[in-house]
Amino acid sequence: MMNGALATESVERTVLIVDDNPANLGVIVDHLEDAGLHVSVAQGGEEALKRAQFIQPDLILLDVMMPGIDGFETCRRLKANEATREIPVIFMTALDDIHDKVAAFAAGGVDYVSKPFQVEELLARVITHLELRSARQRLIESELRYRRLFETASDGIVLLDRESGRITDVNPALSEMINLSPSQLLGRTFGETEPFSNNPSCKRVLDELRHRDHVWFEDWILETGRGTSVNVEVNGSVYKAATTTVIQCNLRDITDRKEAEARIRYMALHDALTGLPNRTLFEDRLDNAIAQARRHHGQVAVLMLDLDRFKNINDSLGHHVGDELLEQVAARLRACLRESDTAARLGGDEFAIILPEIASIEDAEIVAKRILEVLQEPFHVEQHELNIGGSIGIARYPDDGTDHGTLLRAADAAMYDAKAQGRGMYRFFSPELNEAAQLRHMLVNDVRHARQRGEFLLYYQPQLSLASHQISGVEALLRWDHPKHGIISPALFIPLLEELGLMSDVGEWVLRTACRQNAEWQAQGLPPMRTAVNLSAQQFYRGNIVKTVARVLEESGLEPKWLELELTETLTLDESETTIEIMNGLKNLGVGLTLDDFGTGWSSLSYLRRFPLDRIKIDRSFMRDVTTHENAAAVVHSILNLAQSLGLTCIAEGVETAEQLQYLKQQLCSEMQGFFFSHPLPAAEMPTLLRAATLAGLSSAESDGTVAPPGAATLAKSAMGK
Ligand SMILES: Nc1nc2c(ncn2[C@@H]2O[C@H](COP(=O)(O)O[C@H]3[C@@H](O)[C@H](n4cnc5c(=O)[nH]c(N)nc54)O[C@@H]3COP(=O)(O)O)[C@@H](O)[C@H]2O)c(=O)[nH]1
Repeated sequence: MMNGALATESVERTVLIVDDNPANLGVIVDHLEDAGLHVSVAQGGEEALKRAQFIQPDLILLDVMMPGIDGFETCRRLKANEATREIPVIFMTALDDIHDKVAAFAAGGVDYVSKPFQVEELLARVITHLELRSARQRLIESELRYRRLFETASDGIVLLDRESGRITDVNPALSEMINLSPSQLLGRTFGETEPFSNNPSCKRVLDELRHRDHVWFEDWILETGRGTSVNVEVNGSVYKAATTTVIQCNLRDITDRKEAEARIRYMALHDALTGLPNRTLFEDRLDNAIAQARRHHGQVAVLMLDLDRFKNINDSLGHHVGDELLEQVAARLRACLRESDTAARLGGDEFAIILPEIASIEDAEIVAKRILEVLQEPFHVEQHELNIGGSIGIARYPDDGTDHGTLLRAADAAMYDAKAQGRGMYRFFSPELNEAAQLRHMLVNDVRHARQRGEFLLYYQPQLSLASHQISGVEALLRWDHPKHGIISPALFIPLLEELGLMSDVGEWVLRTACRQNAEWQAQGLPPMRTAVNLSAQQFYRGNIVKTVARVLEESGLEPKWLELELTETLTLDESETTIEIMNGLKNLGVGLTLDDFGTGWSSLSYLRRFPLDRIKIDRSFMRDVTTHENAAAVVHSILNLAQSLGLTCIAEGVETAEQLQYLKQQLCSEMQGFFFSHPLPAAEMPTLLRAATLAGLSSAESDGTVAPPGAATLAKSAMGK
């Protein structure tokens, strides 16, 4: 160092020498430059002030005795000026008076050297003060850097003196977080300052930091002073400062993260559409309810609800309507239940309900009835008035199961039983239903592969003209020849195919097979007649049914006039342009359109005028009572009148007795279909019947007064002369 090297600096340092004596200047300049310093000179106080302001030296060597303003005054003015205040000044003085030395410090000097001076001493002092200045500058920079970090940190930071527990500093983020200015916080303890005083965790942090260096808490909730609160993650640490031990608490606002976590948790446990608990949460709540009931020897009821007609609405009006409908159903369910009950959506249109505190079986019955009642009320979605309904299965803990899986399966089996009984019913589980449930489960698995395995076949049921007494057509009816269970009714498996989304595919197979069969019978020389094919809602609305029908007709070579499509009334509940467009497309192909199951629907009759129909089929439920109940007879009469006024023909299905037939003839109904003439028959049996059966058989049955139906087999046999 004495040899002129600055120990810590590689940057060139500038020293301003102020002396009116050029000889002095020369000597000092040489030595300082030899020491690697950059030197600038001024020969008087005024000049020194200007140069110092301009060049900003790192140190000033200032002579005391100068003409004009002396060194003391020069120093005072340097210190008075903001731009030069921090520059260290070393006085060079020939004076050896103690008063002058004191005056030098009083004027703001950091040191002095006495003339004549030792070069080594001068250099040592210069370099020491240059290094001190560097160190001070580094300190200031460091302080600024850390202050800036403190001031701009997004975490709130509060510093406390560990000894007194008093707040010594807070950053703006903390002030902002709790809406208090630093002056409202500094000097106070946590206990004296809301919101810290309201939070027991704050005291815990301080207590723990008495014997640990670091603590972390995630669950602070701080009031913001604006009527809201924030979730805070706290990192507390302790460090020793020069004279005190400091506690630093960094407070991170994790409200958004907590909300996101809560949202994710909510989404994992709730159905996104309806906001109801999902299966996971439902099962958890059911487990709890069971545990509770076990402790108190109580009972729990589980209700499984499936909506009637929902799939048709979804298929015909679109998913947005279906979704809105499900939301409204969920709202009605909530309104029916107590706070302690749980309604959940398990998927599709399947809802489940826990009644955790039932006193008796009647309680469950009351709730089931209430739910069915509220579901009977029409729903309004967009411009549609929708009538659905529900089927409910009820299972009870402990009678029907002691775990959630068994209870759900039992309620499910009971629900299918309710469905099988008709719409809008509830049923309790009984052990016999287990078998049915197992069968259903097996059917669901098997029906997926039934078409590929060639297990589907068509039966045909004749339709007769009541005027000509001739077979006017046949209805193609799907059957499933199950390898183990034999022929299975479509009423059992078509809903499964619809649930699995397979009905369009199977329906197309039905259409193709029926058209080919009809063309083949005609090719065999049998009298031409219509084949009626049922179209499901899925088939009607998914894919392009018009194109499919056109392709099938072309492939089979069947003239369109021999194909009749039966649309169920539940399918055509929608009067939308799409429905009418599809119907017109089908009509333009030249095929006939029949409205099936007429009278069982609920929508307005106005669509009858708008839809391009040829025929309506009176539902068999009316035929059953037509000769015994006046109301049923009145309905059939009205339907026939309505059809006539609209120029539509009518076919009555489900004709089982001669009386029913007689009534239809009196009422001038055009056609009939029913067991009275023939059950549905396999395709192979049809040619014989078609050749032989006419209404001659029927006429004989009527004229001899017998009410026993001759049946297709009898007719066929008599026609064949057997
Ligand atoms: N989308 C499709 N639906 C189809 C298809 N094949 C049948 N179905 C529908 O399944 C339901 C049950 O049909 P099924 O068991 O075949 O019953 C039909 C007849 O057997 C029955 N019927 C006929 N005459 C009588 C009678 O005198 N009494 C009596 N109790 N039942 C009788 O009616 C059913 C025909 O009904 P419909 O179609 O309404 O004319 C049924 O809804 C079928 O529509 C298919 O390929 N696709």
